[in-house]
This record gives sequence, C-alpha cells and structure tokens, in this order.
Amino acid sequence: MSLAIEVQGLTYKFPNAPAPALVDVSLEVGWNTRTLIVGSNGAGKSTLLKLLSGKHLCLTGNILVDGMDPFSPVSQQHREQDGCQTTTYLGTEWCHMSFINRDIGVLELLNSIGFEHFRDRGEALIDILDVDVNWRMHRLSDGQKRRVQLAMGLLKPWRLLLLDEVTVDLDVLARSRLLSFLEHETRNRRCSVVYATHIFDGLAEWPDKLIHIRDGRLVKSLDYKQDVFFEQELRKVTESGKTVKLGYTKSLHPLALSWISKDEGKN
Ligand SMILES: Nc1ncnc2c1ncn2[C@@H]1O[C@H](COP(=O)(O)OP(=O)(O)OP(=O)(O)O)[C@@H](O)[C@H]1O
Repeated sequence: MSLAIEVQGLTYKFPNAPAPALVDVSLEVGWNTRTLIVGSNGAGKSTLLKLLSGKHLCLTGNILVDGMDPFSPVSQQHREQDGCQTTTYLGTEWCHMSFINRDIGVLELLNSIGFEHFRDRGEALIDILDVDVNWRMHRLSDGQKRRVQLAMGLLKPWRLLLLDEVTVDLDVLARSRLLSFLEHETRNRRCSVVYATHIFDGLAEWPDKLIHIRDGRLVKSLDYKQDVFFEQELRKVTESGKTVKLGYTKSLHPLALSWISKDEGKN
C-alpha cells in the first residue's frame, strides 16, 4: 500500500534563481502521522510543501502523494468514495487575496464550498476555531481571517494536509485547539499532516516526525518518539547519531493558554 508521501532525489530550482531551492531531498512519511518541518527563512520549507501540493512541477526526482504524482490532473481530481480530497495546502497568502477582503459574510463563504455537505465537521471547526458565521470578511482582524481560512480549508476531509505557517496569527487557545483537532484526525482516520512553522510553543508532544531542512537539503529526519528525549537536568541540546536530548524549556505558553482560555470562558 502507498505511503502518504514518497519523495526521492528531489531537486528544484525556480526559473531565474541562481541556485536550487531544494537539493536531492528524499523523504518518506507514513499514514496517521504528524510531521514538523524546521528550517531557517529561505531554507526551502514552503517550496517543499508547494511541490507536495502540486503547485510546482517537479522536474528532477520523484514525488508521490498517496501513490500519485501531485502535479497530475488525475491526482487533483482524485476523490475517494468517502469524499476525501488527496491534498489540502494552506499557506499564508490566502488572507491577502482580494476576494477574501470583500464585504462578504463567513456563512456565504462556507456555503460556497459545501458547508451543508460537511455540516458536522463544519460545525466542529467553527466551534474549535471560535468563528462567528455572521462575521463580514472586510471587518476582520488578521487572526480572525486566519480562523476563517482554516475553517474553510479544513472543511473537506483530506488525506494529506500541508500547513505552511498558517497558525502564526492565531492566539494560543485557537492554536492549541487546532493542534488537538489535527492530532485527533490523524489518529482516527487515514490521513497525515505536515506542518512548517517557526513557532514551537505547545508542540512538544505533538509531532511523530521532525525534519530539519538547511539550504534546501534535508539534514535530519527524526522519529520523534525514538530519537528525541527531554531530560530535566539538561541545560543545552546534545546530539549523538540520531538521538537528540534537550532540557525542559521554560515557556510562558501554559500561562498564556490559561489566561486566554479564561477570557473566552473555555477553562
Ligand atoms: N518564486 C520564487 N522565485 C525564485 N526564488 C524563490 C521563489 N520562492 C522562493 N524562492 C527561493 O527559494 C528558497 C527557498 O524558499 P522557501 O520559500 O521555500 O523558504 P522557507 O524555508 O519557506 O522560508 P521562510 O521560513 O522564510 O518561509 C529561497 O532561497 C528563496 O529565495
């Protein structure tokens, strides 16, 4: 049976770019998993996610998502009997699109993509993301727009969800509830999530797999449960072979989560 993702020898260069954005990347991601991609600005995270979503054509190497070439129209049209789409890609650019920033209601937007058909799922997402269906898009804050994007983007079930830093403007409560929803999804149906972010608060227990990309190259791919250990007395990160050990980190995340949960009556 196919894996969620099989990438072999992927090298990708943007037209007119001096150097490739990705170099000889090979990667396998199984079903029912949550993968976190770590890398500095410009490392190649978005490029990889976009190639996996079929937004760019891979010319050197091989990419299969659920056993299919993501760029092929067959893959885009592929729908399984239970109404799952193969790939959902959610990136930051959505909130800046002109059609989103019009005087249009959230319910209208949701209806336009089949809210009625996925009613139970839609209502759960509206609750998790605390979206008000009466909101008008042109009057929303960036974080509120992001919540609408996520409610819309996650409405149709997917096999592979590619999240490109879309939680950056969510408050800690919305982000925490969203991460729990995604964990529940990956535990309970055949699907996987790949998530590129620069915000690591609240993620210590979330991933199954940790990938490090540097200058377009995949430099580390860790099985989170086997290779990553938190040790109370450690002051700095130590790495030997595939094993990574790190100390418990002081973080204000639990405090912010508690305060905002109380603010929103969700404690
Ligand atoms: N449309 C484009 N045309 C040319 N080069 C591009 C284009 N998009 C990205 N690049 C280059 O590809 C490389 C990888 O960019 P990418 O957006 O994948 O990085 P990233 O890891 O997602 O970074 P960030 O954390 O800043 O979002 C960078 O060197 C970038 O300059």
